[in-house]
Amino acid sequence: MPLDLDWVASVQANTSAIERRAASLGGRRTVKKDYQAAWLLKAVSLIDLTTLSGDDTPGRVQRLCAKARQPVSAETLHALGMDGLTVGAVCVYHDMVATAVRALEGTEIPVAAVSTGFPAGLSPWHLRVQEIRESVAAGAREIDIVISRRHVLTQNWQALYGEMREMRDACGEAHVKAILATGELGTLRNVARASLICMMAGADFIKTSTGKEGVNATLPVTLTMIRCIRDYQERTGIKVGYKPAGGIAKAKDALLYLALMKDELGDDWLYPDLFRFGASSLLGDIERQLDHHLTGHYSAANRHAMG
Ligand SMILES: O=C[C@H](O)COP(=O)(O)O
Repeated sequence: MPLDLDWVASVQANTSAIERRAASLGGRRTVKKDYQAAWLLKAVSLIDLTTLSGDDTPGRVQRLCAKARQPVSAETLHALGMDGLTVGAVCVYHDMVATAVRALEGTEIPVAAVSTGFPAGLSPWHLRVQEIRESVAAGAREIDIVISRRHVLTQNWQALYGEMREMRDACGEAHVKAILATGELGTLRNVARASLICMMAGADFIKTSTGKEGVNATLPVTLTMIRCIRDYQERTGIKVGYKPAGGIAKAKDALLYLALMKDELGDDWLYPDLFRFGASSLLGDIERQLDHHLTGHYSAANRHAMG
């Protein structure tokens, strides 16, 4: 849709109310026993299994893709009465896209590429756009772009909208997730306004963080962003997805996020087309909890290597 600056100007975020509500969530009762196992399996299906390290190698990415194909052992799945579970996507740097695409051949698991000069997004503009095109050409079906934080910090909404539109166009058929890097945006109101502008410019998902900021996904930021998604749907009829990313490493955190999505946005946001976890180590903790559910014992974390 066109940039609606009146709507942007009217956006508010009541920080103390949001923080109060977020603080009340941690103490909530959570699902137990078989219900918990079922929710954890759902969480697995929503993970963008991620490796974004300077020392990534084709071997690590291939191992990660093997994990993506079979995220939970066949024995565990069988014992829980399930089969055929995969993660939502594999998320890598551009240079690893071709390796990941090859390693996932024969599956429906998409490869997501962090393009546009991730994580700072400060490389020359034409190179950022070109990187998107090259990632798509290499087989990425999802592109995680980073916005220019300076456009938010200087309130240059037209520039933010313009860059998001151009990146959206460069993605073609690929889905685009807009990473806001919320830990660098200063205020929750800025988070809300950046969320809205990215949605107006065609983002399929809004995503909190690169995982490289000092503060990554948090509950106050999540409440702010998913309420923007709700407002956007109410005003336009368009459902935009949400991806919290960075620092989500524990099964209990995943359950909290899922409960929040269900409460605030409803069941549609519990499927991979509208919700993902960006996480490099969450899967290992979920496996340990599932093992515990079945055997009463926790396995060592090193039995659940990711890549
Ligand atoms: O988008 C994904 C994040 O980079 C993953 O962050 P994490 O390593 O803290 O799970």
